Parts: sequence; C-alpha cells; structure tokens
Amino acid sequence: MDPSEIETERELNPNQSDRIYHLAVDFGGSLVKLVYFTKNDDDEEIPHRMALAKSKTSSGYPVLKGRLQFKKFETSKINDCLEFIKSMKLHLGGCQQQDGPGTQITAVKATGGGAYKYADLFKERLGITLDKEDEMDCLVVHQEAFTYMDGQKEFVQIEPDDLYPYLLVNIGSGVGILKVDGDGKFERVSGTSIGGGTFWGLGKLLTKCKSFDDLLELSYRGDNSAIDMLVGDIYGGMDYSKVGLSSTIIASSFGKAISDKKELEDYKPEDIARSLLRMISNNIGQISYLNALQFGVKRIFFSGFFIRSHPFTMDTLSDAVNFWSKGEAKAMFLRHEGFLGAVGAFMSSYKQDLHELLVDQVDAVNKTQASLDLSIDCTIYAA
Ligand SMILES: Nc1ncnc2c1ncn2[C@@H]1O[C@H](COP(=O)(O)OP(=O)(O)O)[C@@H](O)[C@H]1O
Ligand SMILES: CC(C)(COP(=O)(O)O)[C@@H](O)C(=O)NCCC(=O)O
Repeated sequence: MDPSEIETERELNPNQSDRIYHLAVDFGGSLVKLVYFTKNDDDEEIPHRMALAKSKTSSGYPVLKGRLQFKKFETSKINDCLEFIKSMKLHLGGCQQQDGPGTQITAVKATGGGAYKYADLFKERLGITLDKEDEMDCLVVHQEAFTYMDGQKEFVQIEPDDLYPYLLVNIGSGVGILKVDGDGKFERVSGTSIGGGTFWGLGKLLTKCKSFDDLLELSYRGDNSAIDMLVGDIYGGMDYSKVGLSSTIIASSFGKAISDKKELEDYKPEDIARSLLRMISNNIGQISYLNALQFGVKRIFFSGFFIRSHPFTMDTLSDAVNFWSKGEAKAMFLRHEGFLGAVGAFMSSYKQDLHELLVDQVDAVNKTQASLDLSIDCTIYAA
C-alpha cells in the first residue's frame, strides 16, 4: 500500500456495531500515538472468533479482517487523549454494553517515556493500568519500506532472508539509532538530541509558527541559500572541486547570518524554516551514515513523526546518505513512520491474543505469520 492511500485527519466515528479490540499507546516526548483494531460485525455475519477460519490470505494463512486505526495527540494535550479514549470507550473495549460485564479492559500495552509518567493519571481517570513495553522493543520493521530520491518514491520488496542487518533511525523528539540483526535481536548503538523536537522547538522560536504543520508548510516555500553559507559564497561562486564540493553545497548552516547586517526579523520565516529543516535532516543523515559505516550496514530505515512523508525531508535524508556513502548505502522510509512504536506495542499484545484465537487452527509457526499478515491486510486509517 502506498502511504498516500492512508487517510489522514479522518474523523474516527465507528458505528455502534464496531467492536474495538486491542488498544496500544506510544507516549512520546512530543506526541501520543494510539493504535487500535476495530471489526464491524455487519461486514461479516460471523462471530469474531470464527472470522479467522473464514478468511485466508494469498499465502493461505488465516486472517482476522478488520481495521487498524491510528490517532495522534500532542503530548502536552494529554487530556484530549484521555477524553478521546473515554468518548470512544477504548478503555472499555469500545462496546462494553454489547459484550456484557466482565469484558472491561484492565491493562493496555503502552510504550515510550509517558507510559511511566502518565501511569497514575490513566489509572485514576480511566481505571486502566499501563502495561509497559520498552520503546526500543517496539520499533519493528515489516514489509513497509520505500526509497525516495529526486521526488520519486519506489517501494522495495525485501526478502526476509535479506533483511538483516539494518539500521533503524527513529526521528522522534530526539533520535535513536538501532542496529537490528534479526527478529527481536537489536541494540541501540547511538542517538542524537538534535531531532524532531529541535526542529519544531527552534522553528517555533525563530518563525513564531503556531503548529508543526505550519512550520513544515513554510519550509516548502523557503530558500535556504538566503541564510545558509554555501561553498560558492566562500569560493567566489566556484566549486571547491579539489575535494569534490560543488558551489551549491551548504558549507555552514545559518552561516550567512554572521556577516549579514540583519536582525532575525529581516530574514523571511520561510527561509529560516527551510534552512533549519535542511540542517537537522542533513545532520541526522550524516550521523546515520557514519553508524552504518561503523557497523558495516548498507540499509538505513528512517521512522518517526518528524518525517511526516515530507518530500523535502526524505530527499534531504536520502541525499545525505547517498552523498556521504558515495552511493553505497540506501535510505529507506516506512509507511507507518510515526506509529512504529505504537504498532510494536499493539503487536506485542496482539500476537498473544491471536495465538489464543488461533488455538486448534494453525500450528505455532503459522500463528506468527498470521499476525504479520494482519498488519498488512488491515485497512489503515490515520488521524
Ligand atoms: N502535529 C505535530 N505536532 C508536534 N510535532 C509533530 C507533529 N507532526 C510531526 N511532528 C514532529 O514529530 C516529532 C515527534 O515524533 P514522534 O515520533 O511522535 O516522537 P515522540 O515519540 O518523541 O513524540 C516532533 O518533535 C516534531 O518534529
Ligand atoms: C530518549 C529517547 C529514546 C526518547 O524517544 P522519543 O520520545 O524522542 O522518540 C530519544 O529521544 C533519544 O534517543 N534521544 C537521543 C539521546 C542521545 O542519544 O543523545
């Protein structure tokens, strides 16, 4: 599925017959992400525990048909998140009144720092315990990847036996870099505090933008050469060919501000936004490449809400990896970029329950495959 097929800002309003199973939450420094699974019994006149047997994928594995739903909130608006969960009855399994007593969810899979920070709040307001999963354990990559170069998106089919090792660079508030060697086999090898929070935080101060999307939108229209010092600015308009630096390459991010006799107000906010986005994306791309080099890894997957499928961000990250690796390493992006942690937490509970649902139907190996198929066959709604 192409990311553009993922609906955004859709008002989630399941009808009365939607059943909600499995809520998982990723509490990040900037955003809280919810993932939950709904199934409408009107679509299939079969009890959900039987649905698995009725439907099969092309691979022959049973699949539970339904919708994986996505929703995000700013972490600073945690009360809106609580209200949403309450109004959708997500903490009650969505439709407690239909299921009768005894179905109330008492624990919800949760990841990210807020799983600790907000544990008491959730217990107090919703009566649920946050069942904590480590956020690194929840960053999973399965059949999600595409490359992005010069405005061209290309989905990549990666065979499971050719997947490892890879680097996973999660650009959230900060940046975490994981080296993944196999299913569940990974290590956090590096990170940087110059990440999505830095772009949004500095951007807010420098441009007075009120929302992340406004800042991103602004950066589309900007020209970073108005504030960045380019190689050509230093070399009298020429390339520094001896070391392979063309005149258009940024020599020093924001460097022009040193000598320009200008105040902040004299620069266009869109140029500042553009320069900031390039600076942070380039830096992350370069650090990622250096880690890939250190660990002999050729593939780098980028995830996290900073990316937001933004063409310029993806182009810059791809360019940085391509430039520094001299074309040897590849930057890849993920369909569900920002929801990876939440989906990981969701899958950790889902696998357990799916195993229960599949009892007597498939063998242990197929059960795992079936849970992976589920993530692909679901209709995805993002809000
Ligand atoms: N609507 C938004 N509000 C705030 N930040 C956003 C938004 N959309 C994208 N971002 C960017 O995504 C980053 C958060 O990414 P995310 O993967 O959710 O990390 P975290 O888990 O730390 O919240 C922010 O720091 C910001 O750069
Ligand atoms: C602390 C974090 C794991 C939290 O994850 P996040 O909410 O940013 O997605 C991440 O911000 C991080 O790895 N920061 C970089 C810290 C460092 O290595 O310098």
